[in-house]
Amino acid sequence: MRLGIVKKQEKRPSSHSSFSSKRGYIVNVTIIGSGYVGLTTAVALALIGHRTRVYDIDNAKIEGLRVGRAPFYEPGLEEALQAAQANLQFEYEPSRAFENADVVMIAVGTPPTPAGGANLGYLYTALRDLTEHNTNHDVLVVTKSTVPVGTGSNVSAFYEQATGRTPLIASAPEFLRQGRALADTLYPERLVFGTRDPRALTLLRELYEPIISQTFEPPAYLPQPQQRSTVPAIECSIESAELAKYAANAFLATKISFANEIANVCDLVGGDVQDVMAVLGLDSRIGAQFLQAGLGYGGSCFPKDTRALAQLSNREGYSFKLLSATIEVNNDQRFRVIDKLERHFGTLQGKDITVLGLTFKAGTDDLRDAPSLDIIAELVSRGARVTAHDPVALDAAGKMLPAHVRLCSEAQEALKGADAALLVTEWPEYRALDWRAAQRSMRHNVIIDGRNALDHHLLAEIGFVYEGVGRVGRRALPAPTFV
Ligand SMILES: NC(=O)c1ccc[n+]([C@@H]2O[C@H](COP(=O)([O-])OP(=O)(O)OC[C@H]3O[C@@H](n4cnc5c(N)ncnc54)[C@H](O)[C@@H]3O)[C@@H](O)[C@H]2O)c1
Ligand SMILES: O=c1ccn([C@@H]2O[C@H](COP(=O)(O)OP(=O)(O)O[C@H]3O[C@H](CO)[C@@H](O)[C@H](O)[C@H]3O)[C@@H](O)[C@H]2O)c(=O)[nH]1
Repeated sequence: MRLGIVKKQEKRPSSHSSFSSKRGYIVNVTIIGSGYVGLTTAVALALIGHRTRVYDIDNAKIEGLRVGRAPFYEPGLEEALQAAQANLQFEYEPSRAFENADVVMIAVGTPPTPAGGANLGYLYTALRDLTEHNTNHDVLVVTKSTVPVGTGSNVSAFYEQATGRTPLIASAPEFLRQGRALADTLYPERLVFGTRDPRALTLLRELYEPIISQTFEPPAYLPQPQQRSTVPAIECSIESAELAKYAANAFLATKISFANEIANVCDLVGGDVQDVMAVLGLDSRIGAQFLQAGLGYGGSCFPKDTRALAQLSNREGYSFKLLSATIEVNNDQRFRVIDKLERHFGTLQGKDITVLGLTFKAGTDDLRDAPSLDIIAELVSRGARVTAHDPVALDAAGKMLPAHVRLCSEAQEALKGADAALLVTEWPEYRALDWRAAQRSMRHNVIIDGRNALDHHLLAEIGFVYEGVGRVGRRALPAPTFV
């Protein structure tokens, strides 16, 4: 099967008369929310042949999407929008959003509340739109947003109260990473179908069939799949699916905080955390991913979801100690690079510091919970003059950073006259930078590599004073005593 040109059997009848369907039907899907998850899911489903409509309350986003403009930076997305356009529609009128839909997927944001829980306000507004405007036929309602355990049954109760009918409900949490969103959606490691209703399971299996069987041609503009085998789809209760999403993010966050704690020990006793983690990573029981030490995790998911799981556990009277420690380590980690910087100069008062990278990781323009924002605020509060560079997020950052932070569109230019460079995001172009030229133009030659992403041998050879995170340990142990 070729993506975008999918031969299918006859179109599924859009009446809700039966949820039993045959393989190969085209499903009519409406996705609520055109953010990372909503839009990526929509494009992927359209690429594999389903008729997909994206509904968002943000008119400007929808108008942009209608002319092929992606609302955020994501590799391959514009090409995919183009390739899938015959199967894609964009809508901001709720009265038209759910026409003929067999499946409605909710992919709106669930941002943190001040107490750390998940704000479900967008989700219930979306449900209200669905129940008010979709009065003549029932649909399968699938929650893709990350939501606390119990939300599925509340969604069911809400729907029943609003329509007088018992809905079909499922939870299908999303595991995509920004920067690899489409590839993760088309070649996932697993799918989760949280529902015990056989009709809902049939429809979900039908919807995801090409992905489960991997029977389509990988688009050339995306990273190619490592290997293509059948994708396991785990069928479980709605509650298990909801909890699995939080558990996965909490576990990955814990791996990162563990690596950061080992790095902090390396800084004290000697040792290179990259080598230590390489040893751990080759143990298949541990696995090599998410052991990259640095200045900790940010983004719209790990910080919010770890707090939400901790809050959920606390609410039920259980103190999730391991998760609390993961969060505490992460909160401290981003400031450790500033302490390192300060140790080089005694004080940061009046020092010119160039921050390289602002997004929460490379490959995205997202600044949500980006460590750079806290780091720059702290540098400023310690009296430093800050210049910042980022290859994709300068405009957005300009609206979020203190006015006196100088933004520079060229990394080399940003380093001119700096006392020190602080690498915050591991954009590949920083490793490839002409560091000899940078060294000539900087006032002092200190580099703090917050992501262990630079070639420290080369930098030392050029004459930089380089410090990573747990990378070049200081021996701080007391002298041995021999008895
Ligand atoms: N961003 C990720 O990488 C990622 C990955 C997996 C899961 N998630 C989860 O998926 C959910 C969505 O995250 P996101 O990053 O895609 O969100 P986002 O904030 O990027 O986008 C949400 C979109 O929903 C729209 N919206 C809000 N209320 C609406 C309504 N009532 N009707 C229609 N549209 C509405 C907004 O205008 C916005 O365009 C969250 O629960 C998040 O935790 C995110
Ligand atoms: O070894 C590592 C790996 C990641 N990070 C940091 O962790 C954060 C999150 O990175 P990543 O997981 O790649 O980004 P997200 O796009 O936020 O994806 C996470 O959050 C999504 C939203 O829930 C999930 O769907 C994904 O599976 C999960 O990986 C970033 O700040 C990274 O710099 C590290 O510090 N060390």
